[in-house]
Amino acid sequence: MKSGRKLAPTIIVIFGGTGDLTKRKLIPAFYNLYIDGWMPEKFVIIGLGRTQWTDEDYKEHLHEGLVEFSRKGKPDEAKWQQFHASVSYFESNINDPEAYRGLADRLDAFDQEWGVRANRLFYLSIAPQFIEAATVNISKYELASRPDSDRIVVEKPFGYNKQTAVALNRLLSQTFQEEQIYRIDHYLGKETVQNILAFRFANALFEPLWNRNYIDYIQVTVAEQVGVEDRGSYYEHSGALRDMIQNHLLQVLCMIAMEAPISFQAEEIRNRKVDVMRAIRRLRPEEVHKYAVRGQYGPGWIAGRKVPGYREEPGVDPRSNTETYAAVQLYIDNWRWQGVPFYLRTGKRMQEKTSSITIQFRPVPHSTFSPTQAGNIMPNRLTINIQPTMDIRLRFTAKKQGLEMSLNPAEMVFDYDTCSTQTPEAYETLLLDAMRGDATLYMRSDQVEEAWDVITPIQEAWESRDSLDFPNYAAGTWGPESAEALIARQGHIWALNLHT
Ligand SMILES: NC(=O)C1=CN([C@@H]2O[C@H](COP(=O)(O)OP(=O)(O)OC[C@H]3O[C@@H](n4cnc5c(N)ncnc54)[C@H](OP(=O)(O)O)[C@@H]3O)[C@@H](O)[C@H]2O)C=CC1
Ligand SMILES: O=C1O[C@H](COP(=O)(O)O)[C@@H](O)[C@H](O)[C@H]1O
Repeated sequence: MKSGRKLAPTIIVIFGGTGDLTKRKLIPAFYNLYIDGWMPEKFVIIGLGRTQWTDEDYKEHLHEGLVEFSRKGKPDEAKWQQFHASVSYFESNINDPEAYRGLADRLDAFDQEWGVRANRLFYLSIAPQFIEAATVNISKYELASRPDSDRIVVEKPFGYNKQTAVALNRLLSQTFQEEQIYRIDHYLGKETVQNILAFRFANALFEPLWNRNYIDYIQVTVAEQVGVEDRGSYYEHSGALRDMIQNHLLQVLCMIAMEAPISFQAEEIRNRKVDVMRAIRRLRPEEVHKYAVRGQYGPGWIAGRKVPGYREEPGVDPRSNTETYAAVQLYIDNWRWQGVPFYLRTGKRMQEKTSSITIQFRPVPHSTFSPTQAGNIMPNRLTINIQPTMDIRLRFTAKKQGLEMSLNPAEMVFDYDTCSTQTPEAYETLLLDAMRGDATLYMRSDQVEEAWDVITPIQEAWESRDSLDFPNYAAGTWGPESAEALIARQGHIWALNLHT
């Protein structure tokens, strides 16, 4: 998040260079950074994989990805030619130590050609079981020996539970110093999520209200219309709680709930966020059923199209009990948030694709207006729409035009579309930050471990009960009825379901 374009020469090594993430997200992000002038003057991208490809095959594969997935669409041919001159393929097996010797030679050759020891960015776009081989060999061949300029980006899932996350942190720390480790959570790179910090800490207006005295409850919804797609075998070992709540939704919660940082330094921001994580009340096993609900989609209709249930998806056990929906009610035990419920929910195959934060303010303490005048007066509400709609809306009450005093809800809207050119993709922001050595939007080891700690009681309670009445919501709906009941107990409703 620092500004300034001059970046040191950089070598980017992508483990998993032939994989889906590289094609769908990483290369489009690097390419868009390149055409927008953000890449270092001297850079190379080396993709690693076992697939038997020449450089030309590899580039053709990446080009297909750009056409399909880049936010800017089909690349300009001349620009693509310039960009791909810096891209090469290195056929290798992660588990083969000899491959790292070859890689070391390649890296050294660039240093010699450029006359400078380039920064090195190792991107682990690989399944978790390969991380150990990659890091051990990076260490053995001293590929990342300069803590101030060599970095590693680690993709999700970061562990399977707290124990495995701790073990992974320990493994990484044997090769890298914490400042070199960039644990990615792509939600933190989203423009609208970053703007939570600007909105809260660059304006004096909301801060005095941002607490238990004025806020009734907070909701974070990440609803997807897509199902599990072709990731059934991954998702079967994950589920919505691990896949989304443990990382993206808890990170968003931290942005909303954190105290004001004294500076915009990475460590300061991360300290304030981890404070929130530590203050989240841990559920006792016997409370889990009261504060957390899960669901799994059955067949249904999305946008006029019939779609199968989760159990019919490829790679999924036909008797699977994996949750595709999770909703939790959390409390933050500190002065600011005591007693304010934070409702987090996420699901696949929901009625709409929408990620949104609702800050519901308390009603006025006394109604000055008669019931006839007040009409449908509603308490103030701030809605931060993350995607696909990107805006911030403040609902307030105004007088209806006319000769009588009669009230109506009104809205003030900040709409990104009216003031931005094209919004960068999360991966563009995050990759640029990693090249700059700015870890503000990446997760620190303690944050990840605390996040696992928050969900551990839920995980354990859910794993100990396997006879479920799944599927319990139809694709194309807002999830199981139990999620409505969860918050109805406090007299609340999910803001988006009724568009209230
Ligand atoms: N795809 C996505 O949208 C997202 C992915 N992620 C995470 O990113 C990581 C990668 O995911 P994704 O790209 O989808 O996975 P893919 O299965 O598409 O790709 C896996 C990559 O790993 C490589 N690989 C596997 N085994 C070896 C080996 N022994 N030696 C060398 N390379 C090997 C494959 O190369 P080859 O076959 O050529 O050997 C391939 O490039 C995962 O951790 C995933 O959870 C996170 C968020 C979203
Ligand atoms: O990390 C993940 O995120 C996606 C949703 O990301 P978005 O940017 O499209 O909101 C989710 O589909 C996937 O299951 C999960 O692994």
